[in-house]
Amino acid sequence: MATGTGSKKKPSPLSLEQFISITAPLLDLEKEAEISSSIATGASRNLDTAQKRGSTILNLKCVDVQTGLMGKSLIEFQSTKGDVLPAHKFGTHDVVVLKLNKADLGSPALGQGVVYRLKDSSITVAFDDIPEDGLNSPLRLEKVANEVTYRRMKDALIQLSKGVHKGPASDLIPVLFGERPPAVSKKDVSFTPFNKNLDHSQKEAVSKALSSKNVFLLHGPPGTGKTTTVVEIILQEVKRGSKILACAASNIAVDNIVERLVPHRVKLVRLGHPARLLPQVLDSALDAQVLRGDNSGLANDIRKEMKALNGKLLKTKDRNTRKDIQRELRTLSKEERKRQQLAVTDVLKSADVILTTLIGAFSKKLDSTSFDLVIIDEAAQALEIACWIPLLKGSRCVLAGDHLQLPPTIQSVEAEKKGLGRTLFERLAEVYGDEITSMLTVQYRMHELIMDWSSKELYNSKIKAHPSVTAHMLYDLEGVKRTTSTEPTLLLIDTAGYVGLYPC
Ligand SMILES: Nc1ncnc2c1ncn2[C@@H]1O[C@H](COP(=O)(O)OP(=O)(O)OP(=O)(O)O)[C@@H](O)[C@H]1O
Repeated sequence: MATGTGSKKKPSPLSLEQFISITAPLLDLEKEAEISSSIATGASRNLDTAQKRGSTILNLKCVDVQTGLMGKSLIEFQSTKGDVLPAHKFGTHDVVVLKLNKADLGSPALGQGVVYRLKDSSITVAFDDIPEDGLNSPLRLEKVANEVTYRRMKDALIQLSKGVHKGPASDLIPVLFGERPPAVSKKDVSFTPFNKNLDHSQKEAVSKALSSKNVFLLHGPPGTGKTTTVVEIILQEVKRGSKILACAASNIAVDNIVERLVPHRVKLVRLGHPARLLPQVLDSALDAQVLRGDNSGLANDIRKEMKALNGKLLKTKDRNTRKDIQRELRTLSKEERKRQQLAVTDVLKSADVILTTLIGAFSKKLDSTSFDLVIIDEAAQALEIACWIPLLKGSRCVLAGDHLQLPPTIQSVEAEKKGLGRTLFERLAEVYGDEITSMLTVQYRMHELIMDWSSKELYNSKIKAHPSVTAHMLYDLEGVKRTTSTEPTLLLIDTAGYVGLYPC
């Protein structure tokens, strides 16, 4: 077996119709599981129960309001008792609603935002606007089910089921559903690497990616430089003049690519809520670039003009003058919207690489943009239907991942059993194997002994440790002493018969 992907008997490919009919009900199951872990369910119709379940934090007070993250309002909350927050299941990037502490469960929210920062004793939420009232009263935050994600995946499924014969992905879809074989360029593709340190397997993978006409799988076992290789593929494609959509399931993986591209001065733009981006990539965010654009400056001037006119309107009693001002305000408001949209279009048009999460690729802002190449990192940890959101926008794709590591997390046990967690990467690796796949074979992270087990068990002993890590030890790190606990390379602890810390 060459790559851990190629030797099994090839299964018959899944058809588009089968994929749609299997996925639609499983997505519903997954959505139900997500909603039932949030507040609005029978099990937690009581606020104290909701707090115990971790989906609500009661008795909060607002302790700080700041403007940041390109105009968002960052509001910090602490417990009214001033101590650590109760145990909860809130995480950064979660969508939350703010309510008065005593308000009924179904009552309207004062505002909805995204968790920006979490500490033991405080939680900071980014709101689009400062909630108008209630900030001086005791408050609570509720975690809300992220239904948008499911709606977007469902919409992608609908898009896939109709009208796929015309869109940018019309030639890609038949290949990914086994109706047409994958094609590669007949000419050998040679390239001069931007990264002079690429090893032989990374170079081979880049070359194969550049030759692929519709799909390429970059199989990257742990620490073998999958993202390093993805970045090189992007740089080579930009050099060729391609417009690229680069995605991953998680924000952090997308930011990781942005960070590695920035030093190469690639024209790129990162789409996403500023509260979900790493501070070091904020400068590449769409909002930041829009603010710097000429059209945005014009829109700003128009807003100032509108403010002055609104002031005049308040003071004017004469009916005709009021009508004139209102007419002028309508015209200005239209112009302001147009300028804002143009500002966004300018940035997106001039970018060679647009980066966002899989779900973020659903953005209306990308509606009229198609891409020469869609690259998905961490593709073996993403639901197939989530991958289709960006894939529908391009004619070629590169999927990077490792289907031999953990699959995507599925909340619904039933949906998982019925195959929602089966990834596009795994499916294509089984159908096409080596024909479209390259495996990276040098790892840069682990001591050889740690690597050996997984290399033998999963990767047909193909992985080699780079000399820089083959024998590196914990105590080689600065400030780490050589002791009985830092000396062993690999320590196996038998936990059989133990529950928690104690024998059972
Ligand atoms: N050719 C190379 N020469 C030297 N170091 C490299 C090379 N390729 C990758 N590395 C280093 O190996 C580490 C892992 O690289 P990278 O993050 O690209 O791998 P990955 O496969 O995406 O990682 P993960 O296992 O987290 O998915 C990084 O520190 C990177 O700088």
